[in-house]
Amino acid sequence: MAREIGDVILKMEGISLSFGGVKALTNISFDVREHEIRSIIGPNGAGKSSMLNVINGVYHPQEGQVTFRGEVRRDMEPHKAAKQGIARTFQNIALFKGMSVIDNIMTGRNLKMKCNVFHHALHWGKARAEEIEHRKKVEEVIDFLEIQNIRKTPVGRLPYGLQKRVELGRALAAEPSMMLLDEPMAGMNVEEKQDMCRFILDVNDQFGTTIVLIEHDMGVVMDISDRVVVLDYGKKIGDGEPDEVKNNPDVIAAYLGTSH
Ligand SMILES: Nc1ncnc2c1ncn2[C@@H]1O[C@H](COP(=O)(O)OP(=O)(O)OP(=O)(O)O)[C@@H](O)[C@H]1O
Repeated sequence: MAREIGDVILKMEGISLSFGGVKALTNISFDVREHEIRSIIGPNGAGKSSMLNVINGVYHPQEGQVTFRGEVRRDMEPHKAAKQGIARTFQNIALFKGMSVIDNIMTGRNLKMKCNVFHHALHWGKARAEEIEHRKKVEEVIDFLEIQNIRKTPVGRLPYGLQKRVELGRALAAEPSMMLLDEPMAGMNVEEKQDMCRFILDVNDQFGTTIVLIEHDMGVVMDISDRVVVLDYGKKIGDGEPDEVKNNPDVIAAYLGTSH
């Protein structure tokens, strides 16, 4: 399928966020188009994770406006963002370590489950049909991520790279229209990084999922992103296509002397 970048679906305007005296974000504006891979980069403490947390309603900025699919979002909370089709992975893996891969990925279906325990008691057939449908979707995700051989393994026993892949699976199970990925390749070796890159590109290409990505590995970012926004000390210092950003003197200066 030829992936076609669509209209702007997420607009961040004049976002400022402080924690007491610490200004995490200062007057930041950027947008995200449907189906694109949009990366947020910047040195440590630049405000990248804070920005993802504003997008999915974990943090509420003191100033600025967030518009998603044409609607200004007020009082956003993470569960509301999830209901609107925004899924998220975390910098530190947030999985149930004692649970199997398949059960962890199943938790990604929670929002889609209509039948609760009372439904189960009263409408056994309906609940059963729903369960089968959820299981089917989870199996599709497992096939897609090529993790059939570890489906029953407790997540805590898996190597780090695979745990990250399972976390991506849990986000995918929610069938999101937008995924926020916080350093999905951190701590991975070269081969694991290549795999993760391929999966991100495939998700984007095959499901049309819009991806907002935080990543420290410059090579990866420049390779897979359609557009990149650069933060430094909570301020935006660059925004554009990879080539444009790479040649931006402010970006070069911010990265000189840093390891990423
Ligand atoms: N919950 C919080 N309470 C207080 N300060 C915070 C909080 N979250 C972030 N900050 C501060 O906001 C600034 C930006 O942090 P943030 O984690 O967003 O940066 P980052 O670019 O994601 O960094 P890294 O690359 O190290 O993950 C930092 O100075 C950080 O200490």
